[in-house]
Amino acid sequence: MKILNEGAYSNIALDNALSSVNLKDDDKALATELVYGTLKRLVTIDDMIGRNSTTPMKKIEDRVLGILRMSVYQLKYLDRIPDYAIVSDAVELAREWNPRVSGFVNAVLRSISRDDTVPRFRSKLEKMAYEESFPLWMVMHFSRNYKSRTLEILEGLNERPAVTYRVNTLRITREDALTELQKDGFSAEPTAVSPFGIIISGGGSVAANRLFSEGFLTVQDESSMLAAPLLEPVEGGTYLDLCSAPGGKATHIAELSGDRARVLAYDIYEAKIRTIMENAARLKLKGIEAGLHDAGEPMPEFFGIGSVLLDAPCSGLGIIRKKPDIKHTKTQEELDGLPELQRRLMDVAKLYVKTGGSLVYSTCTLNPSENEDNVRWFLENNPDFEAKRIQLGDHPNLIYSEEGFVTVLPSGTMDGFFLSKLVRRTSKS
Ligand SMILES: C[S@@+](CC[C@H](N)C(=O)[O-])C[C@H]1O[C@@H](n2cnc3c(N)ncnc32)[C@H](O)[C@@H]1O
Repeated sequence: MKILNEGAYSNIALDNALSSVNLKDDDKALATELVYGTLKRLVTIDDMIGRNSTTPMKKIEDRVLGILRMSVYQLKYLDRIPDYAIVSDAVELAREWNPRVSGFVNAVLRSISRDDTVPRFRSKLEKMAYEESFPLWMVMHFSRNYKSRTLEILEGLNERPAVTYRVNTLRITREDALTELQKDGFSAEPTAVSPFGIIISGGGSVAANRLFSEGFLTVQDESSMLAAPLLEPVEGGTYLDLCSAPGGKATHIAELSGDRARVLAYDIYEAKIRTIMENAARLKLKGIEAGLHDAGEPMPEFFGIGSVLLDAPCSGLGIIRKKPDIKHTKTQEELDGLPELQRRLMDVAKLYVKTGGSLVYSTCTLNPSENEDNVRWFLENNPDFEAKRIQLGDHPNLIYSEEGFVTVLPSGTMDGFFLSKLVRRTSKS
């Protein structure tokens, strides 16, 4: 309820709720599955409730609706608990809340458990929205912009994300990290596109493993591991990461420079600065200077000083696998408002780039207005910058634009992501 009605972030609301009760690990895992699964399939679930309830959805009390939604998720998408037990638990929960609604909950859930009908669809996109459980406007957005790859995107965003770690190559090679993890009983394999990633698919808690606690590994999505190498960090260089919390890419820049570069890592939220410092400390990196700063405000003392990563605030449509609430909290209007902010940040970011230096612009969204259109606008208005072709090899998730920008489609180990590299020309180029 907090996530859908009060705009709380799913991961934070769930962590808070789970830490306030005493549950066994298995029960915590089930609670997590129920919350994320229900958020992921909510469009379809609500359609089913709407068709099987005599009370209009808008008139169902929030708490009762919450019980119905989670129960329908279990009835239609999980097979570990028999239907009668799901219905009886829901009725009991509803009765504890308000005895007068238990009959209603019973009737709706029994009707849904018997109901295998699907609604009539007026278009292919409506069918996709129902089957993949996305708001119709979002399916139309993907279809308009990514054409024949729409279904692949929707399916990718519904996948359970793999758990990936970046190897701190200052401390250990990927091969040695893999060998050690396998020795410790983990199922671990290398990521396909990034040369720094490891996928761990089983074997217990990595957080409790020496490799993690001693700073050999960082939790990071494989797509995010592709940004820092584009800056080609070197010893003695200066790099600004303007939107850097929690520091995933800033720490990568430091590692790639052999921790011999100056990495200025800023964010607009005070509390997040601490997270950057904690991550840098765990990885034993000394070159990171984290600070509070609004990327929209120029810092003249750093003009022309080095290279810049602008991992911009964005609509986040690429990370729906990890934050399914984005399906329900974002609106087309919100997407439309973001390019203005992102362009303002790009206009400031360019000021720090030295001749021959780079501006890497990235987002974790699938929206050309926040991605390619922004970068094309920037190039048109800044003839002293040129696009540098990004080459990450062939992989079905990667789409290269004519200019060499990269869109990563979501699936498996990769969030939906966008990467571009802009270089400030030298006078000869
Ligand atoms: C996509 S996240 C960055 C992730 C980070 N680069 C990493 O790899 O760990 C975007 C960040 O931008 C920050 N942010 C949003 N608006 C900002 C602004 N005007 N100035 C600086 N940071 C901002 C947010 O707090 C958020 O931490």
